[in-house]
Amino acid sequence: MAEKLKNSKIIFVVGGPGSGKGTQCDRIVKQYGYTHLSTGDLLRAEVSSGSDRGKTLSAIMERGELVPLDTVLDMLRDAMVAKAAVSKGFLIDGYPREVKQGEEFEKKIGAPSLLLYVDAGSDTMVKRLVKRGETSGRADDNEETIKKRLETYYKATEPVIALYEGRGIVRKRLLRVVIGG
Ligand SMILES: Nc1nc2c(ncn2[C@@H]2O[C@H](COP(=O)(O)OP(=O)(O)OP(=O)(O)O)[C@@H](O)[C@H]2O)c(=O)[nH]1
Ligand SMILES: O=c1ccn([C@@H]2O[C@H](COP(=O)(O)OP(=O)(O)O)[C@@H](O)[C@H]2O)c(=O)[nH]1
Ligand SMILES: [Mg+2]
Repeated sequence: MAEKLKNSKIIFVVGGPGSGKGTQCDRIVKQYGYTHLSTGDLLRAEVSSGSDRGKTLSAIMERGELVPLDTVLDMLRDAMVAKAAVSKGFLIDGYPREVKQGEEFEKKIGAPSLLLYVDAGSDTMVKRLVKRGETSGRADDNEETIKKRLETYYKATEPVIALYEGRGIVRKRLLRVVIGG
């Protein structure tokens, strides 16, 4: 199955909760026409389907923890295969969340050519998410879960950036255009 993805260009987009990953991806899609896949959105679609698997996922997400990496990898691979024939490249938003996830992805799918690091301070991220929570309807946009998501990010996800920095493929996307807290 991953055969179809052999020649795909892959860009990982990593950053804390509310750092602006989705916003930056939308801009890149407009400019370069890449295929945007948000792992958080894929998981939320499974939750909305009302499946048993979705129920288990939603409990983990509401605690701000990470779901089992195989679950995300399977969903991501299916979504990528479905677009492989028409895609100019994949922007994978919110992935990998932990070093092991990146390693598994590379074994099963392929290596990224770039990791886009979207950076924002924790106070800014919290403020944005609390504000977004007024209208997003996301069960995890509340202060308690936001705190846990930040903890998970600093503990599990930040080491991912160091790993790919060692390979020289990290680019930092500064928030130049939409300015402010
Ligand atoms: N002021 C300001 N707000 C921004 C910027 N980028 C994103 N936001 C806002 O911050 C909030 C979070 O942005 P998203 O793009 O959803 O962030 P994300 O990293 O995808 O967040 P998660 O889905 O929680 O991972 C949204 O309400 C955006 O409108 C920015 O550069 N400046
Ligand atoms: O590879 C992934 C991607 C997402 N999540 C879960 O999905 C939630 C929402 O992810 P998203 O990227 O939408 O938002 P963020 O946590 O970056 O604010 C996270 O808190 C995790 O519980 C996960 O476990 N593994
Ligand atoms: Mg997002």
